[in-house]
Amino acid sequence: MKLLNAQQIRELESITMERQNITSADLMQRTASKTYFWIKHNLGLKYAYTVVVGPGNNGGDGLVLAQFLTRNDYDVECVLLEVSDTYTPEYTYELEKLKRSDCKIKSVKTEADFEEVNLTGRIVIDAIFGIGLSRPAANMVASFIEKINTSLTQSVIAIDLPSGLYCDQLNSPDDTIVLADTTLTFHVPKPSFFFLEGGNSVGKIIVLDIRLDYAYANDIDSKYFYLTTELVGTSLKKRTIFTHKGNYGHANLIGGRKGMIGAAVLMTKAASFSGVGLITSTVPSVGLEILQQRVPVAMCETRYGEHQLEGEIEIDEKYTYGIGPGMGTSAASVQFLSNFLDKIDRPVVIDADAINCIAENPELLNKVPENSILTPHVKEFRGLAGDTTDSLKQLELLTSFSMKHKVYIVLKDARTIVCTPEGKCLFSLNGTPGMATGGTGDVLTGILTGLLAQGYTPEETAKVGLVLHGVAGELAAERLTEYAMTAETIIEEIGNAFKVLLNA
Ligand SMILES: NC(=O)C1=CN([C@@H]2O[C@H](COP(=O)(O)OP(=O)(O)OC[C@H]3O[C@@H](n4cnc5c(N)ncnc54)[C@H](O)[C@@H]3O)[C@@H](O)[C@H]2O)[C@@H](O)CC1
Ligand SMILES: Nc1ncnc2c1ncn2[C@@H]1O[C@H](COP(=O)(O)OP(=O)(O)O)[C@@H](O)[C@H]1O
Ligand SMILES: [K+]
Repeated sequence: MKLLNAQQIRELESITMERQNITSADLMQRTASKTYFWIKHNLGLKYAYTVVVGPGNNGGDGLVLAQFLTRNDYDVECVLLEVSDTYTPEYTYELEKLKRSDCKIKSVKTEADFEEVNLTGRIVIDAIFGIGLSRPAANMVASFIEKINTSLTQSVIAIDLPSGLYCDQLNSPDDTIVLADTTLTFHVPKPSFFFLEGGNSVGKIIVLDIRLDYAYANDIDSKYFYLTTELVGTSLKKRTIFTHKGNYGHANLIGGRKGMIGAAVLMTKAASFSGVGLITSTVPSVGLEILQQRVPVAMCETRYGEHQLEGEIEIDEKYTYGIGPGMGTSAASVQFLSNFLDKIDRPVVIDADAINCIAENPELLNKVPENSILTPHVKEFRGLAGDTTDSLKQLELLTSFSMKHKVYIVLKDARTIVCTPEGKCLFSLNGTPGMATGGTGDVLTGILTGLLAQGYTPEETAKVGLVLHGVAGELAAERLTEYAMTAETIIEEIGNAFKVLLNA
């Protein structure tokens, strides 16, 4: 699915109205009805609701939603933030309809009116601004947003996007933005959800399909794509009855050093859950017993060094390689990596210390085979490509770096982004802050190498691997909480993550 900016969303809406022969008011009804049914199924009548309405069509959505809630016997009141003298015809029409219903309506013109509004214990529906935010929220609206953020509400649900958050520009740190627990967004996540600047405000994101014109949406010229579990699920390869382990590839995971054998264990174990036919773990000999005991399905190659990997690796055609976690950045490690890169002529997965070695010895970058997959976290990417001042500039650098070096970069972060050698960026929302612990990146390396070995193209590998890893993380958090989950429990959930993709 393409990721769209505000202007593209407006174009898509107007094409939809034209092709489906509906009005803007009809589309608003559809939007509010989708929102209402989500609330009905997920929250229901046991809560009291306050719909806070702004001056544009996002406010219009709120007015129609308040009518749905009122008609269906919800305890609901509507707060009108009067920040404009002019309103769209849809807004005026829907307000008149709401006034004729039983919904309590409170009008807020100045901060003196705030006293009339008590948000304690209520579910606040934020319909103040949507994609039409044109400047930072200020004055009375900013104060009301502060009131929402500091009240003891039951929860805060943002309609389309949290008010104060831009759709496709970066917010400043001092902008006032609604801090939502849930964002019900229409058609597709907004670009700003993926950026650090403001992106913490969205809470859990739910994408509601409002049947905008699919064909037009697919044709919009955008190099930014959103990866859904449905989409990635269709890329999974089927296994054929008369096949054997030799048909599913042989992953060779290279890494680990004394005191860091855990990294090798994690990537090897993760690979063993990826469907790959055979696995070899290449570790210094100090890791032999640990590996054999912890991952008995993997073979172990220990010819290259005792405490750290060193010397010249022998490359075998049968292997698909992943290299880096825990291998260290000593002179011997750099030489080992350099020898490896000299000999290898097909795509490999490169992570962690292998990236750090390249960052410290940039000439190694020229040896990286085309279409390889590099998986730096943000700090490693900075070492590799340089620093930037904000998320948009980082995205530009990511694109130019991937294109220049003809590699796939999986830029690991709270919102991981994959950039292809053609400059296409793939965004995913899967994952959880519970994954912000040691070793979770090693798990991704194992998954990616296992997939690449099975014959997935590098692009399919990056897409499937990224979403599988994120969903496995979400499932581990569901089972154990974001606090108690670990890299190992993510591995345990890879099977269930496959089920999610297969059933999506
Ligand atoms: N027919 C449609 O156009 C549809 C619109 N939809 C909803 O409408 C939203 C977009 O509607 P709009 O384009 O009216 O945009 P908004 O509802 O975001 O509001 C724009 C209005 O707010 C004012 N404004 C912007 N920033 C301000 C600020 N900082 N302080 C005070 N006033 C400010 C603008 O001057 C304009 O009047 C979407 O996010 C979505 O929720 C959906 O219902 C789908 C259908
Ligand atoms: N806040 C977060 N939300 C979602 N995913 C996260 C978050 N923080 C980290 N992750 C994910 O966890 C992994 C961490 O990888 P990395 O930093 O390489 O860890 P390590 O080197 O310890 O294995 C990445 O896949 C990253 O996207
Ligand atoms: K909103």
